[in-house]
Amino acid sequence: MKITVIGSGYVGTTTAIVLASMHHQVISADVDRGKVEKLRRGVLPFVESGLDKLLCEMHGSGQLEFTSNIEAAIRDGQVIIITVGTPSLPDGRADLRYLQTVADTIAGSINEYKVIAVKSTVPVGTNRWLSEYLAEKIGTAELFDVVSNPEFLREGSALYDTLHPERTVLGGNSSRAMAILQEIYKPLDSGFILTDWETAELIKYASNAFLATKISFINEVARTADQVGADVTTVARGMGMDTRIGSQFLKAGIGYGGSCFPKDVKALIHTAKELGIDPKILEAVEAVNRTQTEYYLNKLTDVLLANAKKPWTIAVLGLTFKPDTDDQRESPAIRMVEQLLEHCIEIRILDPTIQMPTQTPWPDEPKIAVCSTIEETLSAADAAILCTEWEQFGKINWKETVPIMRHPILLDGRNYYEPEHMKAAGIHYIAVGRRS
Ligand SMILES: NC(=O)C1=CN([C@@H]2O[C@H](COP(=O)(O)OP(=O)(O)OC[C@H]3O[C@@H](n4cnc5c(N)ncnc54)[C@H](O)[C@@H]3O)[C@@H](O)[C@H]2O)C=CC1
Ligand SMILES: O=C(O)[C@H]1O[C@H](OP(=O)(O)OP(=O)(O)OC[C@H]2O[C@@H](n3ccc(=O)[nH]c3=O)[C@H](O)[C@@H]2O)[C@H](O)[C@@H](O)[C@@H]1O
Repeated sequence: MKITVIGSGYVGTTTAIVLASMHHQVISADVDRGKVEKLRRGVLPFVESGLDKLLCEMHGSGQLEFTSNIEAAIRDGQVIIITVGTPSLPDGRADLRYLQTVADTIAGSINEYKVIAVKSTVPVGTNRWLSEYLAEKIGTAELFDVVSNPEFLREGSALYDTLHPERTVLGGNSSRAMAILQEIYKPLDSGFILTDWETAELIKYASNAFLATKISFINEVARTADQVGADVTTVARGMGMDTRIGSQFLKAGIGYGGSCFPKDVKALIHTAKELGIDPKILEAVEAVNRTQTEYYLNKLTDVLLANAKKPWTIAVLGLTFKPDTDDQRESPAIRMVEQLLEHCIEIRILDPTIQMPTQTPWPDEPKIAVCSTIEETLSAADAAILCTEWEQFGKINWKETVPIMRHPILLDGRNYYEPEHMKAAGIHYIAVGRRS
């Protein structure tokens, strides 16, 4: 099958590489020429373990092509998979401008029947709109079928998730198009949910919103645990052993980030409100997440005010929104740094994906320093904050850091360490919902 994937970001590149490895003829098309050039050289434009190796294997196989000629790519593909971004607008709505551009390009280039699969996360009603819009612009609905095909991969395990999906959702009104997509995805051996556009779109938003709800729920429990001296990690374990609850997404911390949970919760709130529904739960999920960073930062500043003279030097361990990715979008670590800047003389950042200030949101901020070793980062620091649980931070010998730091204070924003080990190491340890 000849497949064109529009958008070579996290989702598009992963999809294109995996489909090529399944012996399809794949064109990955993106307007960003820099990205296309990198991919042509066999270099991933982002960090994603395992995918880089598969890209190299596919490179030169003749199965996978990268281009910035979107029109030609559309004409060549029998199946067009759209994976362009759908970021938040200031009012929380999903910004559909990239999808609109792709729709116009398809309308201007279509030459024969195509299945158009929308993998981008789009609000309820968008696939129906796309189908009607294309029919009007092209002058016929015979040349295409639109299928909602939401994506559920996680960054950091994108390849594994794509090869082992827990479900494949296809929503639409054409059994012909759905059958073509089912045939393509059949080797992945997941259960299929075949449904209409609106249900497929809502499955995606409801899934992300539910996972975000679990996180905000446990984060609110963590605040209670703090007050009563309970241990939220044991509470989560005790809850998670009940299979009706499940143990995943119950890790308390400084809040969820990333390019999806924050924007998708906001977009679903917006959709509900437009429909006259009061999205009480979703608004609470957002509010807990918004205040979680500040809540634990306040705990740290209370300890700092009692122990260290301002302005402080703070070490920030991890800037990405989670480990094993270089994605900083909506990272709670960034919110932490923004809130700390006015109180600090220096903020030192250590993250395995960052080598220079231009890779941070503060390329010209003299107070921001990018470090390359743990010693350099912690030297004479008034406190450290662990924002991202990168594996190498698990190997830090905290006992050895005590004489290096000006004040051996650590806010563990991911409950990555054991309180008793930290106490034994001589660290003033602040965790999320754990006695310390
Ligand atoms: N990142 C993730 O883990 C997941 C993302 N999603 C959803 O998938 C969509 C894409 O997300 P990402 O891959 O993270 O986005 P991204 O921002 O990494 O990539 C989007 C790509 O689309 C390209 N693009 C924009 N307009 C274009 C056009 N007219 N023609 C061709 N290319 C164009 C951009 O240059 C960019 O490279 C979003 O709707 C997101 O919510 C869904 C599941 C997982
Ligand atoms: O739509 C999307 O883009 C994707 O969003 C998430 O994937 P992702 O954002 O890559 O990462 P997650 O592993 O879900 O983590 C999101 C955030 O929640 C935080 N988190 C996660 C789990 C947890 O227990 N506690 C917690 O604070 C993480 O630190 C991170 O900041 C979903 O897990 C994917 O299924 C979905 O496809």
